[in-house]
Amino acid sequence: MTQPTLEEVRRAPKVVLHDHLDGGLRPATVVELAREVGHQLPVDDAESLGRWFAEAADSGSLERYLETFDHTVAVMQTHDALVRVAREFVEDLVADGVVYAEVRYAPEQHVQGGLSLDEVVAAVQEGFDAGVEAAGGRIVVRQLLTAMRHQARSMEIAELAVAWRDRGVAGFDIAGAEAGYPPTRHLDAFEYLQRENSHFTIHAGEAFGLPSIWQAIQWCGADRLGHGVRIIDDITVDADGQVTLGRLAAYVRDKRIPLEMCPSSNIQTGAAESISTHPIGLLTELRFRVTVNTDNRLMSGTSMTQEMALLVEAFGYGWEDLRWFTINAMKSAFLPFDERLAIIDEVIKPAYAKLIDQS
Ligand SMILES: O=c1[nH]cnc2c1ncn2[C@H]1C[C@H](O)[C@@H](CO)O1
Ligand SMILES: [Zn+2]
Repeated sequence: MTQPTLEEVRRAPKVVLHDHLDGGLRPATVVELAREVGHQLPVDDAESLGRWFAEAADSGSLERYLETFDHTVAVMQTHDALVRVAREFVEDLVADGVVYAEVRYAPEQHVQGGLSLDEVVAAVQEGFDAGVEAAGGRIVVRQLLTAMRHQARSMEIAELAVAWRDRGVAGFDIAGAEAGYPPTRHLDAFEYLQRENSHFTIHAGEAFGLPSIWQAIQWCGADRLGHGVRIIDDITVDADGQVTLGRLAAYVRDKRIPLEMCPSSNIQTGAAESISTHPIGLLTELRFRVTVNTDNRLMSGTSMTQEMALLVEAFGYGWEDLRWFTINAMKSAFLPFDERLAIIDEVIKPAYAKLIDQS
């Protein structure tokens, strides 16, 4: 049984549930758009800018990591810029072999040029539709609308997500600095979404630990956890390898609560030390509902192919493992059950069966 190579992983169907629109622009596009609107970038050519993002984001702190988004958000303030960024985003996902994607961003951060929240969502949808059409249906893409946890617009954004639920928006999220901004600050928005039978995920357990995860699940009712990596703090492994789950970790595993894990991003923000020591290894062994994601392809200089390949290298994963991550993700998508099943049965399983057969 040979290990999957980078090129083989690129061709395999992949699913991404946690990928930020404003964290996945092409460096060349940032340079062009910045020139158009007169935004000053730290460096002017695309290649150096790509390196600048990766280096600046590699700060060991979520707060400093987030500062790099000033330069992407600044160039995403007009209808045309949002359409372009959204279309290119889909093109890049298709080239990466992604067959289903949930792409998130915070509409409230894109109104500085005078667009309304509704116009922001419409522009992003226009770009996604163009990208999907150009790909000839090789990918399905949905929006997740994020509210910034340090701001106070979550109810408005939750209402926006419900208003757009049948036009390309599959759910809601909160993001931004975690420490000091617990999910319960936005409880009214989460309770509203539950009453509306809507779906949401919460960034939790990344820069802050178990209390954040506990609140996200037990107070707010999150369907999934963005990162959730600190759930490892509720798991003990003793000297003879005996594993004990605390009550919260057991609950997360028993209820099959999906973990949107983003290995490279976690290393940059200091949530994990290295790929080979990343909790994803143990959580996978323990059969938590683990999914693999990119978080921010620009800031981490990564792709779904690369995240998978890094895990193959660090943990010796084979096709069965990559198929498991991919089916886990598809099962956890905020898409109707029949549509999830169709992608699993008609796209993912046949492709991995072939790959497993050939290896
Ligand atoms: O990993 C993250 N944790 C918390 N917030 C994040 C992360 N990645 C991106 N963000 C923020 C910065 C973006 O401007 C915002 C919306 O996509 O979400
Ligand atoms: Zn994120």
